[in-house]
Amino acid sequence: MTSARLWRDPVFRAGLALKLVLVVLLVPQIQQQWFVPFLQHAIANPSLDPWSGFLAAGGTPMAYPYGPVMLLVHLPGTLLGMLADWAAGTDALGAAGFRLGLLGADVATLYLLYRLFPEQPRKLLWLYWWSPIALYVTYWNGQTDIVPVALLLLSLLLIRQYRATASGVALGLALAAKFSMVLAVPFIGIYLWRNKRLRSLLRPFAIGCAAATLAVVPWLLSPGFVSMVFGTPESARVFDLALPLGPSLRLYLTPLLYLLAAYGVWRLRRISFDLLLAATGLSFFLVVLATPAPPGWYLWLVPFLVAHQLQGDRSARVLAGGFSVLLVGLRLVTSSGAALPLLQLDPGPALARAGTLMTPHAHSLGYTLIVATGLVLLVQMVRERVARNDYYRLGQKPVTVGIAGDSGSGKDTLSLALAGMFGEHSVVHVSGDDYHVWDRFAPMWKGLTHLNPRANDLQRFNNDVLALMDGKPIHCRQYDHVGGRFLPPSRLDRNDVVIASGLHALHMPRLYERFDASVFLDVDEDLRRAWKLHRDVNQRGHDREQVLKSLERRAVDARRHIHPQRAAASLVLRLMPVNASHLLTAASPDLARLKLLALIRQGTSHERMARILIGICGLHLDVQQVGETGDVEMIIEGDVAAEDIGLAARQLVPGLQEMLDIHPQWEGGMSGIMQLLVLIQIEESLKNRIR
Ligand SMILES: Nc1ncnc2c1ncn2[C@@H]1O[C@H](COP(=O)(O)OP(=O)(O)O)[C@@H](O)[C@H]1O
Ligand SMILES: O=C(COP(=O)(O)O)[C@H](O)[C@H](O)COP(=O)(O)O
Repeated sequence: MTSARLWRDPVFRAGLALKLVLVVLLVPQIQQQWFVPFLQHAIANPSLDPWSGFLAAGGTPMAYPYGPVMLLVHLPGTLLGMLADWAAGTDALGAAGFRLGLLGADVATLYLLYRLFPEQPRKLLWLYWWSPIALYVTYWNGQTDIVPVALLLLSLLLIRQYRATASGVALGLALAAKFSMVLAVPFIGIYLWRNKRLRSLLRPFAIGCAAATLAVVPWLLSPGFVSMVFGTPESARVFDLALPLGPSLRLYLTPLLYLLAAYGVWRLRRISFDLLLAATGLSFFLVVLATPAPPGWYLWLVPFLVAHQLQGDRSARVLAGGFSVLLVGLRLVTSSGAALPLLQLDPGPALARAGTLMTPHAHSLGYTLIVATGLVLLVQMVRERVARNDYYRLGQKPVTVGIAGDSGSGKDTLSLALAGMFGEHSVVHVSGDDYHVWDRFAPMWKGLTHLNPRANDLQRFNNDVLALMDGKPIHCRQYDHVGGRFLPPSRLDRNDVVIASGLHALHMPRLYERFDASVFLDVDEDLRRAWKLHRDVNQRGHDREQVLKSLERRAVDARRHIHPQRAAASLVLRLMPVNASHLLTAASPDLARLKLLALIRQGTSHERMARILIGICGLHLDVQQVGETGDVEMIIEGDVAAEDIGLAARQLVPGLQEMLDIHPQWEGGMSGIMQLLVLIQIEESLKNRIR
């Protein structure tokens, strides 16, 4: 969806017309007294340190408590206005140019919000473009917080696009505009660190942010800059809410609440982008509500209020509307506003008088009502955006996949394909081979085959997989198929995805009932024998005759102990050669063209999948219901490229995209189809988790 529909919307155009009128008519007092004189002095006396120059010329220290990026944003409009003033012999266009710069930042913020929430452009326009708080703060009160807010939203949009360096630079510029945006830094850092799939982005993000922020360092050496930007009474307000703990000790509650919020987000383990937005918004809410905040700070809340209303129900909009009206209403009579010189109007004194008529008790009551409404919104945001966040509830437990099948049926191959989707960093893999009771050279194998449960420590296998499902680490030894020996035990830590594969992975109900996807590889027997023979001889150093004898010896145990697991699987995958003769003629059995017969237990997404596999992947499908239990059988043939599998995945399981690696390794051919089938099983299971 292009943004053209946004600009063409009459709600946008009406809002733009209104804002252009406000830019022409309204001259906010704080701009008239502080910001514009500072800009004009900086333009008239070009220097790298206009802050010191302004103070040296007797300017007020309150005039411009902002960093160099804010100055850069304000310069063009003000300069053009001043040039127009010079040409026209007037003196109001410089200030109007300053206000036009803010309107530009306002439009940029709207566009960034549209890119973040493209689903409901009309609702976004009403909620943001006509926001009472945004209109009041930027056009009536005249604060310039819209600039750092726009840069912060740009940083968030870029990080969602995995453009880490650019995102870091945007955040650094936001800090260099108004340092208060530092409140968002811990949450973005937690988001990148706690999501293993994003952890690699943390470094480029930090470098980008540091580079942009450090560009401000030269100004930190200027006493004028430091006193104007960091010495304002505004920044000290976060310490106003304090508990006296003695004659010289106070407990600062606002920083305490903020740190607790940051810790709470840290404890979430994995957080989705939506949760990042909610957490950042919550932290701004906490600071603004717990502080006698200047009007400009309320603008920081607007993008998060908009997100909450877009994703929430009517109660969210009613609450946010009430909060906005109360806030603007109180601020109109307690904070400075704008004059209308072109109309010879100045409502300032009348509003100020109305403010003085309000007793401190009434003012406090009004403020308390605003904070109360804000806190109810905060609780609603925590409940709606966090506790009910699907990703949050899924993030508390690993995704678990069980893969069973006879020797050589493709368990390890499928496990690797699944790990390629999620990212090895997010997967812990438990292999049943590591739980053989003896190594290759034990005499016991004369009487037992590996397929016999008694030859495997299945109790330990099940307990270890269940432990990982519960987020606990395990210690297990690895079986080395090249040497036929066990390697020393090693620790396997919890992870976001648990893949348990093995001859007996679906052997015990108390385990297989907990898998999000339980797969049985029911490969065509000739294909499996060809694969096993080729692998055991070429990769495991077995003698061909030995492998053939082993296959015969194992046939009884395969029927008795392996095949019955088919009934426990939610997904039975039967790979078959398209042409059996290929097995004999292909250079390697791994290269034989395959087709796939998939049995999906209680399949509900198979029709959607069939449409996409035919439409996007160009495959040939035959789908039919099996029996009365809703099982579906799908025969899939054809060639499909890995990138088409990725495209199909984005269509089929959009809700899982944040669980996949940022660059998922999709497979081509039937392996890619099996990736999709397992993902659909996982999504079905996760939906049941949160029902
Ligand atoms: N989907 C597949 N396409 C082609 N070859 C495969 C496929 N799955 C497995 N193979 C081949 O079959 C052999 C056995 O696979 P493997 O994953 O080791 O089976 P298992 O782990 O069940 O013993 C390997 O050589 C592998 O290359
Ligand atoms: O049956 C299997 C299981 O492995 P897989 O399912 O991977 O085939 C193997 O033959 C045994 O693990 C012995 O391995 P080795 O022959 O290396 O001693």
